[in-house]
Amino acid sequence: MRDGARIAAAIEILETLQTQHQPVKDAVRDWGKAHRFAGSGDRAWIGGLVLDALRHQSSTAYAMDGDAPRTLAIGTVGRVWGVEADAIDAMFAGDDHAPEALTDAEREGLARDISDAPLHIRGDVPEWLEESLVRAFGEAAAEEGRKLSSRAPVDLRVNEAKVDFDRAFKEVSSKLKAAENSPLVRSGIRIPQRDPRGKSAAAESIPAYGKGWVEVQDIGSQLAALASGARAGEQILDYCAGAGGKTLALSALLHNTGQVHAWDIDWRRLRAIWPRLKRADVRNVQVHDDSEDKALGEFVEKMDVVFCDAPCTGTGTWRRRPDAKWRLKPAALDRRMKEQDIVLERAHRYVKPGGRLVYITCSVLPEENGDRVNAFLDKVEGFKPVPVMDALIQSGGLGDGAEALLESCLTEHGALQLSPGRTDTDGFYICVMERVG
Ligand SMILES: C[S@@+](CC[C@H](N)C(=O)[O-])C[C@H]1O[C@@H](n2cnc3c(N)ncnc32)[C@H](O)[C@@H]1O
Repeated sequence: MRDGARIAAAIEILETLQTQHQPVKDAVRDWGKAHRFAGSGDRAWIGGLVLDALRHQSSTAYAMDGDAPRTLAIGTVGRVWGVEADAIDAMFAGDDHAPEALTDAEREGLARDISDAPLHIRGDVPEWLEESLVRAFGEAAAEEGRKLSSRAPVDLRVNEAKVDFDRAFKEVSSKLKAAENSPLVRSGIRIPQRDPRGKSAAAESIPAYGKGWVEVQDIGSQLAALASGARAGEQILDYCAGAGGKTLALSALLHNTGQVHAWDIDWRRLRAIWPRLKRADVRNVQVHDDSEDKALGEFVEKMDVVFCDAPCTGTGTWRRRPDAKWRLKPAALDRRMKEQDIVLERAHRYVKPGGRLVYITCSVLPEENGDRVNAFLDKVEGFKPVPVMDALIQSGGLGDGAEALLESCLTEHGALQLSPGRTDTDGFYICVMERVG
């Protein structure tokens, strides 16, 4: 396909998304199925444009004075991808499948300066969340919004229970040439964000992944596991285990000693954990797919670590799920906050005296983070926040550049708020509390 026809395809998919409220990945996949002539390179290009158009929807619509699918697609190619207006018209010329030539209004929109636009427009964030982002990031709020609107890299965690880092890195970089060491965690490999107009293999297709040497896991998520301070021989409860991403990381920290107990209120989510445990060759995880009292009753005050990767709005992962950014509504934030309170109120009971309660979200909203920790500390006695940095340093798993980078993430109670702007990771919040009573 020529580029003009690819832009026309992206416009078609954006039209579908505006009328059918479908997840963006499904809409791109369905378009591909209905247009078999499009190759994998075409689909990556088209899907990349659709995702970038959603990431920058608000600023593009403001500059272009409209949010019609054509306006958004053209605005993204010009303003985000940096293609000049004449070059866009050249893509359209002489191709029956391409959109019509640019109008004068579109050319003006492509050149418009929006540096004096309101913060939520410049930062491409929902207007109702502007205040929360300012609370979280102060003067850097618009910049963090822009970073949350950029493409995300792919991060890998080397499964050091199975292979040493250097061997895994050599094999990964032989297939994914751009692979680099993470400055934040020793076991992390980064594949920098890729331009959808270029070609590159998916991390899941390389042999090292099939052999269980590496897992796809954001560096922020790897830091959260390290912050648990998990040590060989310990008993850990992963209370919101979901599909088991953090369970695997915690298990690797124990080097197949001790025990990670994986539980989730929604046992269907736990199903995805089984093939992952097998691939990673993990022998110290017990999956508990029963009601809480039956599954966890015997663990009250017995756990060295209770890890709560709480349900959240996922605002910290907007780079990967730009459609979720615009779908999020205040009622959903309220629901998540209530769930977070419930998780902390129930999960803390399993921590043994001297043990640690770790509270994690992949959100950048203070309402889901420090506010929930404060609500918990006000209600439940016997827990004292401890500096996350101490646990991370003691873990021995930090990369050479980590301490300097993480300094900017420090927030109330020695917790950390990571973000694309601060650490070039997803926006994880990590708080550790010790049971002192
Ligand atoms: C952020 S996800 C967990 C992701 C997972 N830890 C991973 O790394 O793949 C949050 C999980 O919390 C679970 N959850 C929601 N409410 C809960 C509750 N009251 N108790 C326990 N788990 C809960 C959800 O079912 C969901 O799987």
